Amino acid sequence: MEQCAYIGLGSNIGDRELKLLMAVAELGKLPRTRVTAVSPFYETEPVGGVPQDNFYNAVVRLSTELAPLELLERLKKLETGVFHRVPSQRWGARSMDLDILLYGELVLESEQLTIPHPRLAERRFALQPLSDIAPDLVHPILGKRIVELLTELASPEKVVRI
Ligand SMILES: Nc1nc2c(c(=O)[nH]1)N=C(CO)CN2
Repeated sequence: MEQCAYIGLGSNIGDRELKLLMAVAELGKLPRTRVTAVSPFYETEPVGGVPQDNFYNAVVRLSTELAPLELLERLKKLETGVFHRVPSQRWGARSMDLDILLYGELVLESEQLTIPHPRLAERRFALQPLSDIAPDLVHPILGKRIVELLTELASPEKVVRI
């Protein structure tokens, strides 16, 4: 069955805009998967306390028949195979980060994967692009719309649409 999944994209190494564009193209090549929406791109201040360059962030909506763990494996393969991501510090710089933010209404907590993404509601760099393409989507645990979560967000981190 086709499910609607939202993927968070982030890069702060190299040509960040080109990398986001490439990531959208690669997501569109995944088997049994279509890209059905792409958010605007944002330049965002790094979150997490590690001094590093600003990120570019975006969110892509997929319609996919891949199961959550299959999708996760595919995203990891893209991170390492296409974007040469290397293991790095937690919160540190990365060539490309591809995170499953939401997968239908699914709530999942396993060793490999937690859905919804556990820090989604705290991250302006994810909520802002998500609310551009899915403002009325309801967070399956918090029971609030994405646009409400964004409005309630206290963190001052700067995100600038490019
Ligand atoms: N603005 C921003 N900050 C981050 C990001 C990111 O994608 N955007 N990703 C991180 C590693 O998960 C750590 N900090």
